[in-house]
Amino acid sequence: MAVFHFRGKKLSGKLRTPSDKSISHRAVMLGSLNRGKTVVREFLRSEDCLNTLKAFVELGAEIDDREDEIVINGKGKQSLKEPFNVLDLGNSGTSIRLISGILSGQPFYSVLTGDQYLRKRPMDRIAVPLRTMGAQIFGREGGKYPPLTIIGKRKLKGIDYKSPKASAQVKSAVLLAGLFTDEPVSVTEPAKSRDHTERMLRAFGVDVEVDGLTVRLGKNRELERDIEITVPADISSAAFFMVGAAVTPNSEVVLREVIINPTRTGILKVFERMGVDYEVFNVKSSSGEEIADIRVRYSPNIKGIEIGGSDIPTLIDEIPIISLLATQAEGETVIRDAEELRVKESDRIKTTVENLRNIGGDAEELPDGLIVRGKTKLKGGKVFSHGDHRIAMTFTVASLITENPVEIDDVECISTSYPGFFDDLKKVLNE
Ligand SMILES: O=C(O)C1=C[C@@H](OP(=O)(O)O)[C@@H](O)[C@H](O)C1
Ligand SMILES: C=C(OP(=O)(O)O)C(=O)O
Repeated sequence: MAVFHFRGKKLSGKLRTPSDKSISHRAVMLGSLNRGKTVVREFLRSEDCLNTLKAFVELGAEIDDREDEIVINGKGKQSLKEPFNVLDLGNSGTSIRLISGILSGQPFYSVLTGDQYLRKRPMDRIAVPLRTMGAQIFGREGGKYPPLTIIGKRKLKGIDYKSPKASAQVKSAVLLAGLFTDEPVSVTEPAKSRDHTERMLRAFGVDVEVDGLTVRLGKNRELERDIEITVPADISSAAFFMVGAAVTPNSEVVLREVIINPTRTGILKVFERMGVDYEVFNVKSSSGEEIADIRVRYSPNIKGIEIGGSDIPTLIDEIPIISLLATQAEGETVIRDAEELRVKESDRIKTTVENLRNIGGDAEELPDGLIVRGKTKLKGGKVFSHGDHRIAMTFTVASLITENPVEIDDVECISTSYPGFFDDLKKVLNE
């Protein structure tokens, strides 16, 4: 258990929050399929990404971890070997789902598992299209839950997959499996999810066409480049300090080198509409992604808004911290079309609402989202993170404005995505 109470302090200063989790995973995965040298700088050393790294070492990729950079001497997409052991992906949905796509194209047997939370997350969303492409995938409860067993094939079948969900993990699993066939492969989603896989595949030389909500693999499906990737700061991690500054009197923070890919910046649109005082500057391009510095100042006069539709995938991981922001907005904030939150590390609709109420917030569950009514003076109290890093960070930030301390049962889960969270908090927490 951890107890926090930062009321009376402000957030000020500059931070380079940790590197992007989605891009770090993909850099190791694609680097391991590459025929060429991949150098990854600013790799995120969080538990999730280290689990991806370990899995590819287990799969025989030649990975030299030099602390300041990771060098992968890739031998091509057919060079992976049957793993001697079960691949344990810990807490990481991105790892297990994207790796399943890659293993579908490997002619060997592998078993993938994870922690108690990952083993409850649905895998049929990827197993269904990957089986259509020719992979054999087994799992608990009729093939739905990990541990998963995958027996892949060197040559898969093509697919034109109409994904029922706007999920980058589903889209990426199919595209990665699509590297192991010459037949047509496309994925169409109901709304655009993060597009890091498409961008990075292109950077490695693969032909990828994007036509509205459809992504199609073209003729060349070989990764054959010597490449250097510098991973930008993760907006999903920066978001905790952005909102922390917006709700705490006298605060002003600058988050540096944050990814501003439009499939990730829904939170900035929310800031705009709520009236948060923020600014995006120093826009640059880095390894095929745009990055920028983001300044956020204390914003006492924000208002509630409705959030839904195609904006949801662009801010999906930020909904717990946006809900905290909404407690300080005048009027109602209604979040809809976010039923995906129910199958994240925790049921984030339930755990966000339950914990907001525990600290004195006015929040209500909807089947596909939540309603938060503001503006409330938060009291503080007991919070249960349910092993969910984003819930633990959201309610640590809440303690900047609660009257009494916030007690959180488990904050160790934060190392899933942000191992240096408390050190960074110390850096910008000032009198
Ligand atoms: O592809 C990715 O890197 C991710 C996609 C999202 O999940 P879904 O694809 O399940 O929506 C997101 O919530 C997760 O944190 C990372
Ligand atoms: C949902 C998340 O990650 P994953 O699906 O990779 O576990 C997250 O980081 O909030």
